[in-house]
Amino acid sequence: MSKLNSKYLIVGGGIAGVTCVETLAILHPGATLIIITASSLVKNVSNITFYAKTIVKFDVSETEASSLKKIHPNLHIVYDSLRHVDTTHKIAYTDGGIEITFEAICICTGGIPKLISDSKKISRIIGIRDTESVEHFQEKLRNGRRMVVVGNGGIASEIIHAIRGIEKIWVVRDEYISATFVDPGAAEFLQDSVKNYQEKQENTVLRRHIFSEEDKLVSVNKNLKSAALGPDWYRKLENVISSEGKQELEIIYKSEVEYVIEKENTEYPLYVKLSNGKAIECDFVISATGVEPAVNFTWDEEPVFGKDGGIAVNELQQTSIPHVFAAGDVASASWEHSAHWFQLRLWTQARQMGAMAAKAMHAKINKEDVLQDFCFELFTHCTTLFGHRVVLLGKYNGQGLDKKYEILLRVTHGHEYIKFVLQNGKLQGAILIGETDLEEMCENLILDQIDLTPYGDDILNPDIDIDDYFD
Ligand SMILES: Cc1cc2nc3c(=O)[nH]c(=O)nc-3n(C[C@H](O)[C@H](O)[C@H](O)COP(=O)(O)OP(=O)(O)OC[C@H]3O[C@@H](n4cnc5c(N)ncnc54)[C@H](O)[C@@H]3O)c2cc1C
Ligand SMILES: NC(=O)C1=CN([C@@H]2O[C@H](COP(=O)(O)OP(=O)(O)OC[C@H]3O[C@@H](n4cnc5c(N)ncnc54)[C@H](OP(=O)(O)O)[C@@H]3O)[C@@H](O)[C@H]2O)C=CC1
Repeated sequence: MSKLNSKYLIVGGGIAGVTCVETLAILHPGATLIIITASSLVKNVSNITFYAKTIVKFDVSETEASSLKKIHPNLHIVYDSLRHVDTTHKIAYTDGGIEITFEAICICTGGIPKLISDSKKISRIIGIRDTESVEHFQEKLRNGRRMVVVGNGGIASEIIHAIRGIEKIWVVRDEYISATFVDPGAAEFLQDSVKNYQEKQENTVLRRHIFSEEDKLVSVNKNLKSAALGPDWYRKLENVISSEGKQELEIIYKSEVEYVIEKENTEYPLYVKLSNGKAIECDFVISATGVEPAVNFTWDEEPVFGKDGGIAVNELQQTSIPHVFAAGDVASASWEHSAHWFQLRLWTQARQMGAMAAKAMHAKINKEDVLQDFCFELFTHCTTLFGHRVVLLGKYNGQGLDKKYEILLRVTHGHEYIKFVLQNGKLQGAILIGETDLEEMCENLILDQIDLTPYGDDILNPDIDIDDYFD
């Protein structure tokens, strides 16, 4: 068994782990730092654009783990998987038989798809997380004629938007689409784009090749997967879809999958029974039903876990064991959140948590004080849904406001959808779809809790330059 010593040990090469390494490289360049990564490729953030102080957009790509050495000469990369953590003696053990001592450890092992119940016995029920799972999806798409997509969040929305040439039946338990991110009004706005997009794209064949992982060594340990996919992951699927297939999309609202069974000697191999009594036959099912934290190793002493199964962390990303930290999808944000922040398992938050963990680990080892980063004051998410830029701020769907709020809307069909969520005349959240240019103003209005009552509906009057009010 080989032995290594480190001051800081990071586990996982996703955005959280890599950001933690990068931040420690700046804070403590002389310290010995080890990253355990199950994949030879790690995630990398680039082209960071600030729409406002806390509203950040960036690209996510993959890079060789060895390139991290450029930023941290004392970084040692262990291509292996964490098997066991002895928190008492501060030793981590890997599957490959390496023993690593540490002074502080940060667990960044990400998440795994949380699939509908029959997935364990039916291989035609697929979850999407990494390159391997997309390849599985690709293979099913090649010969598939009809697929059922279950779930109403990010992945389902992206698949419905991007995939053509196959019959799509989208089963959602809400009354409207993309409910994780938007409200019924915005869903209607986006749904118009689904129709327009399908019409526009009918004969388009896209040939962009985004991924490089398939060409290279991916998982060092074949039982482990690589990090969660990057943006535009679905474009990889476009190469395999015939443009001659059927284009139909049927959305079944307020329904869930009751069970799925495999059938022989029938036109379609799967029979899907829904809670509304309806049954669908199809070739395969995509279960885009969320993620669960990946705690795939053992401990001598378990830390406290959050309700969602993640490792509970305080505002410094510290677990209930003081020298053990956690960040990204594996962590459960268990501190008292500020009024306009909540946890959603997203890149932005993986990055923010990874950086926060690094600062707190460094402060702990150097016996310094550290405060939580300002970014946890406001929930922000920039993404693209059905071809539109979407910016979500604060309590954008009135989350936790107990239905005691007002909504102010400005909609220009096909162009922009702006929703303000106001409570006692103050802005609590916003959905900005399209090129609205309102990000910075909304950020300020939410953070400063300015009373907007005197401005009435003018706050969203397109003929008035609202910024003038606040100069
Ligand atoms: C298809 C898809 C599309 C997405 N699109 C978006 C989007 O548009 N915008 C957005 O904000 N978010 C998106 N997300 C969510 C985002 O990808 C995740 O929130 C984020 O990547 C989490 O980062 P992470 O570092 O915590 O975990 P991961 O990226 O999952 O990385 C975890 C790493 O830990 C490694 N690991 C696991 N166990 C071990 C072990 N025992 N030992 C060693 N290494 C281990 C894994 O191999 C992996 O490399 C998407 C997710 C998916 C699946
Ligand atoms: N553009 C973006 O920002 C994207 C972000 N992502 C992120 O990647 C991760 C994985 O994405 P995804 O899988 O779409 O997860 P999400 O958490 O975004 O969405 C999961 C959806 O599945 C629903 N659901 C959960 N269980 C069931 C069930 N048994 N039957 C029917 N519906 C169910 C949820 O409903 P309910 O809410 O009612 O529980 C929710 O609508 C998430 O963290 C997501 O935020 C992924 C793709 C794109």
